Amino acid sequence: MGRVEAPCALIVMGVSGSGKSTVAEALGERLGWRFEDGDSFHPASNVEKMRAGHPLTDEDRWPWLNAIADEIARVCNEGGHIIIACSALKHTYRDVLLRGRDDVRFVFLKGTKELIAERLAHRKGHFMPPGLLTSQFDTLEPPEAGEHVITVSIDETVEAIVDGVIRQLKPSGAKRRDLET
Ligand SMILES: Nc1ncnc2c1ncn2[C@@H]1O[C@H](COP(=O)(O)OP(=O)(O)OP(=O)(O)O)[C@@H](O)[C@H]1O
Ligand SMILES: O=C(O)[C@H](O)[C@@H](O)[C@H](O)[C@H](O)CO
Repeated sequence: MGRVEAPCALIVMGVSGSGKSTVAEALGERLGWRFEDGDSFHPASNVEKMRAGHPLTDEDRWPWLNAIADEIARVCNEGGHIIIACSALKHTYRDVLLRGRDDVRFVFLKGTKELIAERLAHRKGHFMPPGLLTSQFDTLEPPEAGEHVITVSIDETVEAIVDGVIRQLKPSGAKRRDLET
């Protein structure tokens, strides 16, 4: 495969409950990159809709995805780094997030519905109802290799997942600016 720019932004993606916020925060600490939760870019109406148990539509998601893309572009254009948790469920959503950049990479948290449902059943104090998990899986279009994605299984400890991402981000011994994909 070709080479791409070393990333200035990582988007940790996957369905609700796959561990995006948890893994992205831990990855941010390890890399020394600022972490942002994509949920904080939702308009209040989107959060209320999800809280009420209704899945978002494409129309609900475009402004949210564009707000996240604005933030990524701002940080990267200033020479900074950011790691952001965002479900990014469809190919078209990922296109909106990327805006054609080759210095942004996705990290896909892959797991079964059973494992994620189990984790959501124990999660406290979050607006997203576990009942929306089926619609999240129905909407998910898993990323393909050509999308410059690092895929990791969530059936591991957070530390092991972070180790796996870092290994794939920086092939051993690589000190160059460009990274193989
Ligand atoms: N690797 C892991 N092992 C065990 N538990 C985990 C792991 N990753 C996340 N969890 C737990 O699973 C639950 C879901 O994780 P988290 O809230 O980070 O998911 P999320 O993808 O950000 O969800 P949402 O999109 O709904 O905000 C949390 O209770 C978290 O502590
Ligand atoms: O695309 C979506 O359906 C939503 O954005 C959700 O994924 C939430 O943001 C998040 O997962 C809940 O915390």
